[in-house]
Amino acid sequence: MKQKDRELRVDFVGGAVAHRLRFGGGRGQALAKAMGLRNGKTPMIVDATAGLGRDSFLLASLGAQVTLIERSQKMHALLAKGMADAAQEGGELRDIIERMTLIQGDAKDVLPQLDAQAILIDPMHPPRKSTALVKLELRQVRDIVGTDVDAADLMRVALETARSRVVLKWPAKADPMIGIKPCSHQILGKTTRYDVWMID
Ligand SMILES: C[S@@+](CC[C@H](N)C(=O)[O-])C[C@H]1O[C@@H](n2cnc3c(N)ncnc32)[C@H](O)[C@@H]1O
Repeated sequence: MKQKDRELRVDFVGGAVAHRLRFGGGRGQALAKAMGLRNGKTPMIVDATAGLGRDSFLLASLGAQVTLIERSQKMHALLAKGMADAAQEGGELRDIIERMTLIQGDAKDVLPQLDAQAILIDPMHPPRKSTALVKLELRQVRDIVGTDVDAADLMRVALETARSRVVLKWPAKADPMIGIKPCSHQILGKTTRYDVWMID
């Protein structure tokens, strides 16, 4: 089968996600730090842009309770299936999935009904110039959901509703999001940056 014909699926059992679970950097990795996971501190997290659920799965594997919101029916269905398959495996995988609660809807409407401590936002970014470099999986997700043109509106709702922090996952070299106040601090990775707003 040609690589481009491979169907998009959510797989928490094999592949990259399982590898990261076994060999990932624990609470020292950038996402965990950005979300405020520290020794003795595990905030209730809402992942407002669930997508393939990878970030949520990682956070849940570190002990966090995560509520995932996904507005695309197709992505939501893929994610629900991936979560059910992983739960079937039992053991550690089921424990992780049990910490994840999946909701279908637009996070702009759902967030005000939740009592989120920490909110993660990872919108689809505008396409990069060299599209050949963009991973197949990312292109497949983009074919389903397009670009999240309302990301700034979602950020505004998140900043109004989070109790302790909002984290925006963004390409490392991208400009700050237009119309949003400056963040409190940033955590920089090679290709990804986490802009963190602390709520006081
Ligand atoms: C870049 S992907 C997120 C990837 C995810 N962080 C992961 O680890 O797999 C963005 C996803 O957020 C969803 N999304 C964007 N805006 C949303 C909103 N306002 N409410 C709910 N889902 C949203 C899109 O449909 C898409 O599936």
